[in-house]
Amino acid sequence: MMLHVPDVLSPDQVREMRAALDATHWVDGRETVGDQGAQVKRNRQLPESSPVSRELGATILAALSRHALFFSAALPARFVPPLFNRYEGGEHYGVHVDGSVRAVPGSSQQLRTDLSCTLFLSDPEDYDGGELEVIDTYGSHEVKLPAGDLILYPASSLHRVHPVTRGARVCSFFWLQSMVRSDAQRGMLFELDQTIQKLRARLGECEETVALTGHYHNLLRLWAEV
Ligand SMILES: O=C(O)CCC(=O)C(=O)O
Ligand SMILES: [Fe+2]
Repeated sequence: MMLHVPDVLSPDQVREMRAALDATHWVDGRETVGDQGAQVKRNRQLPESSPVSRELGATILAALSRHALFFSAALPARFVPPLFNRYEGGEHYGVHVDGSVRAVPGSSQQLRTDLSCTLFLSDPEDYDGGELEVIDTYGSHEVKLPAGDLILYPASSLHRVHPVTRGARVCSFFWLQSMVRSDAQRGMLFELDQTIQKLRARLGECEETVALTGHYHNLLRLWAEV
């Protein structure tokens, strides 16, 4: 499932992040990727250990922990700390697949990458190109969102970032392990949860919404790994 998650960051938060990011030191993005990715990757990133990266990453994870739509869709168990990338002057990232297991820096932990996230920190008017193209069984989807919005997509998909031919595309990107490993099961839980919320808004809490909420939690209990 691919999902557009709006308003993860406020315009003020985006402005503050951009000021910090535009003033800091960037490195070649090939430093943080395996052999397959390195062959097709042309961009810049903040070093994983950079204090700016850690501080802004923590702000992003705090914002996501309060975002009900994101929680409902991702059912996150653990995150890789957010990273930051920048593409300009024709930079791009060719078709690749993200690694399935990633170390969590500064710990002995590893996590399974179930979902990938890109959080846009540049507005679409500020650059040309730079679409994130995600290729799945239904074809390919090109994504370019307002600053502050996030796209959630299965980490198993092939994807690429088109060349940026004007301006700069600045984003945060990261991976998470979900409590529910299967994309199909997670997608069904998301639809059920969203439908229960619509019913509750229309009817108020009633016997049926309570019964369906119980059904949702019993499925989550069956499928969640915590
Ligand atoms: O910048 C993006 O939207 C995605 C970046 C990406 O695919 C990666 O770094 O693996
Ligand atoms: Fe990727």
